[in-house]
Amino acid sequence: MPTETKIGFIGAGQMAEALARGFINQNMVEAEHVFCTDPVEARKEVFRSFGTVPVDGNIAVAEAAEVIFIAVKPQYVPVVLREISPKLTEKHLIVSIAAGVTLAVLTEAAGPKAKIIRVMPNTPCLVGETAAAMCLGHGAGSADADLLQRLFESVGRIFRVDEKLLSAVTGLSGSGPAYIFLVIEALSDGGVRAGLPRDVAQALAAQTVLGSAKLVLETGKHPGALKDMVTSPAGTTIAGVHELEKAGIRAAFMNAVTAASARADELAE
Ligand SMILES: NC(=O)C1=CN([C@@H]2O[C@H](COP(=O)(O)OP(=O)(O)OC[C@H]3O[C@@H](n4cnc5c(N)ncnc54)[C@H](OP(=O)(O)O)[C@@H]3O)[C@@H](O)[C@H]2O)C=CC1
Ligand SMILES: O=C(O)[C@@H]1CCC=N1
Repeated sequence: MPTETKIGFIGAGQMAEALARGFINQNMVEAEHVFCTDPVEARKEVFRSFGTVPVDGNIAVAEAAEVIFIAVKPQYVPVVLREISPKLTEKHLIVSIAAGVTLAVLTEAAGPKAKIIRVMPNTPCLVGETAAAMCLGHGAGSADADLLQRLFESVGRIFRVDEKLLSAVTGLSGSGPAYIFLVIEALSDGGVRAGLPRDVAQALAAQTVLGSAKLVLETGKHPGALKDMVTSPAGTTIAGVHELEKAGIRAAFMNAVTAASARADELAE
């Protein structure tokens, strides 16, 4: 059953759209109970096109909604919160999805009344497969955590973590879809290079990523053991794996997560 809680988005960009569409598609909230604002009129039109209610200005969102997602770029978050702070009451739950913006900064900017939670989602929430993490801040209690748990479990999975781990989450699963899209694009290119039509190559690449992820999650087996099941002695796979290892694929992915996490920490400063 959809929640009666009104949900607002300050910032109607890519991540806000993925969340709003995800919650609505999963029937967690009715579109007419979702409010948003954005300085870019075209973004409001996108939100209007799937039934949500664009309003004029950040304060209007605070007046219309109880759960307010702060979905602007990290550097604008304190400004937005200071602007809506006089309108915030004990009924408001502020959910910041901004990379790197700490609970301390959020609390200082929002003032003492509103409850605060940080979430780091990712864009696959649009198709019900997000990997998200959250940590509770000022005033937020188990009812607020339960509400977010319900919302995010409708669009994937959410983990509770200590705030100090949220930058690592950002570098891994927040940014991670982009890494995997590179992988899918590169695998498709490889398929095309080997003679496949583009559409078939892309579908095979994406389905291979999906199926492999499902095998990890559903068998609980170590990825190394699952890799060993594919690599026949002196076969094709080990020849491919050897090339990836020569190119430093593991270090490249580890470095990507480390660099993105470090960038989240920088945004916090
Ligand atoms: N994209 C992703 O996969 C993820 C993003 N995030 C976080 O989500 C937040 C938004 O990122 P993303 O969706 O990618 O960014 P976008 O640039 O797509 O969206 C941000 C939107 O907020 C608007 N905006 C700027 N200032 C204000 C303001 N004062 N009031 C209302 N709206 C404003 C922007 O307008 P304008 O363009 O004019 O500035 C823009 O349309 C970031 O903090 C990011 O860290 C978290 C997890 C994943
Ligand atoms: O690139 C970014 O900064 C945001 C945060 C995580 C994903 N996108």
